[in-house]
Amino acid sequence: MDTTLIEIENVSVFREQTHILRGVSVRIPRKRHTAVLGPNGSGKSSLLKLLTRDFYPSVEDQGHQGTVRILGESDWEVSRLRRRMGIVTPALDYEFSSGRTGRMTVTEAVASGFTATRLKEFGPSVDQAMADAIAATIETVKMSDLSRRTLSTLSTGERRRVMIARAIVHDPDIFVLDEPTNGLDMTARALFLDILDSITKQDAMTMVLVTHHIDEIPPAMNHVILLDQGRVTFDGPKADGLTSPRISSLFRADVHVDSREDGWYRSEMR
Ligand SMILES: Nc1ncnc2c1ncn2[C@@H]1O[C@H](COP(=O)(O)OP(=O)(O)OP(=O)(O)O)[C@@H](O)[C@H]1O
Repeated sequence: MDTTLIEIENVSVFREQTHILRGVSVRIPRKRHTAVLGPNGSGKSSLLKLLTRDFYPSVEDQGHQGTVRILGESDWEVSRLRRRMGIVTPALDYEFSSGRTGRMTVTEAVASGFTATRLKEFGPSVDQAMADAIAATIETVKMSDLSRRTLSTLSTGERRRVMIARAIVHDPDIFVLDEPTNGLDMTARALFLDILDSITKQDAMTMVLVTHHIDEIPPAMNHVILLDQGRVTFDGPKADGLTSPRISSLFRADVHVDSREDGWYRSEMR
């Protein structure tokens, strides 16, 4: 079986005179949980958008166009691809916070993960196996007590956990998260990271996490990609990437990076 999940080859992305990504090449095999780390504006979200097909490789001056291959294919139809993926992004989180989508219950919202749809009337008809998976996933994110509540009545932390459940209920091959702890208080963030940690220990899916917080990279996530001004400056094992000199240079600050005994990392400005 081909284990290559994601192959990005020499891809550049331009938008409105801005060079967002420059000659990016990245290969992520199955089960290699990967953190994408970089300062504001370095191109992290844009890299994820290449995976979700919100962005496509730009054609460069000489006519070169890079390729994005997922599960060996480069010409995915978006809705078919989304069923193989779980996605947690600020845009999705916002969409599920109000309006008609916000009136879905926790259970309905999680069910919509099976079809990657946004509204319950376009959601799946739920058989017993799906109902069991929905209940188990809601339990995983510790939302069972609130499963009948509508999304618009949840706190940001609670809704973010529902978004995780929606993203993983259908056992996707790839689980991508963009800055998932934004807006969470200390307690909500700790619970959220605990849940992410337990998901990285499951074998089925491969997680790609975009963050600018070193201390949010779960212990089982052993690989990092560092992005700086649209270029990959490091792609390799976490222990080699998360060093004080590399992180200081990436964030243009004097940063001390430590790994703790429990496998989490910590960073501190000196
Ligand atoms: N649709 C777009 N049109 C024009 N410029 C864009 C677009 N999307 C992103 N950019 C620019 O590309 C650069 C990288 O943006 P991106 O959101 O990928 O960075 P990021 O590393 O995720 O940043 P942050 O950590 O602040 O979320 C930024 O300068 C941004 O303004």
